[in-house]
Amino acid sequence: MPEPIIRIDNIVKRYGPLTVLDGLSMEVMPGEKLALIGPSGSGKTTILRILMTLETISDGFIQVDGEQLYHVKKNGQLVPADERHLHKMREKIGMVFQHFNLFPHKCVLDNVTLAPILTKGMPRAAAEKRAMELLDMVGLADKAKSMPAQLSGGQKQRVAIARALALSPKIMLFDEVTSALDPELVEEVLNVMRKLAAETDMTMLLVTHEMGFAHDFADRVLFFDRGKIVEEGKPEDIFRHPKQERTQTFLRKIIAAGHRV
Ligand SMILES: Nc1ncnc2c1ncn2[C@@H]1O[C@H](COP(=O)(O)OP(=O)(O)OP(=O)(O)O)[C@@H](O)[C@H]1O
Repeated sequence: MPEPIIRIDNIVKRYGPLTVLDGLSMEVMPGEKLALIGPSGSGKTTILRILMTLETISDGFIQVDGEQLYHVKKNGQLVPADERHLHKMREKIGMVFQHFNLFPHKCVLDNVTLAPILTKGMPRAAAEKRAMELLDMVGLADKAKSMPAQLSGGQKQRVAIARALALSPKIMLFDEVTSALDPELVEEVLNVMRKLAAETDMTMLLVTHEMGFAHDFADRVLFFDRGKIVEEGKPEDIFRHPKQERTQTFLRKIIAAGHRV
């Protein structure tokens, strides 16, 4: 039996007096495709940001790929990790955000090569070769010399996916990556994610309000409410036969709003 690639153990996240995650535990197996769904403010994005070390935790432990994320062992004791450790751990994880966050003054190719060259010291020629493969994979090889402002939202998001893949992460995090897109551009981004899910063995965690996509994409769906996992299971179970009342109410509202689940 393989070990989980992510093990979240009783974590707490507070912002001042507000407790956003309250003793949350979950495990993710290598290669698993996970969808995190639930009402606004339930803590889904916070989990991804914590895994990406963009936020710290107030309490608890997180293990990624066999190592503690926020702690290191010193004299047999777990102590807070230093920046070097966090940096090393961060390279295992890629993240794609709702608002692309491309570097506006760099062309598409430079957006994708920047991190491998700067943080991994990869030679430019090798970084560009890899970047062109990734741009080809997301269907944008012909846009390598374009500037972000010349691209549609869907194209920008596909560049952001290629950029996140450039450091060859084991884990990819997708935070509502289609929420800022015009409806007609959503599908081109979802198609890239379908392809990634089908053709790679990467572990993928997806926060989404696209229930139809979550249904098709995920091996397992976690329903969050108020900083806790209320229900989890296979997509067909969660979406067709939700057991918990809060899940049922949430899905009813989504269907009433005209979304496919
Ligand atoms: N930097 C911050 N400072 C204070 N509160 C924050 C901060 N970031 C998030 N929060 C609060 O934490 C809670 C959880 O936010 P989070 O973004 O994780 O929810 P979510 O489930 O992803 O919601 P959505 O679906 O709307 O993105 C919210 O109440 C939010 O207002």
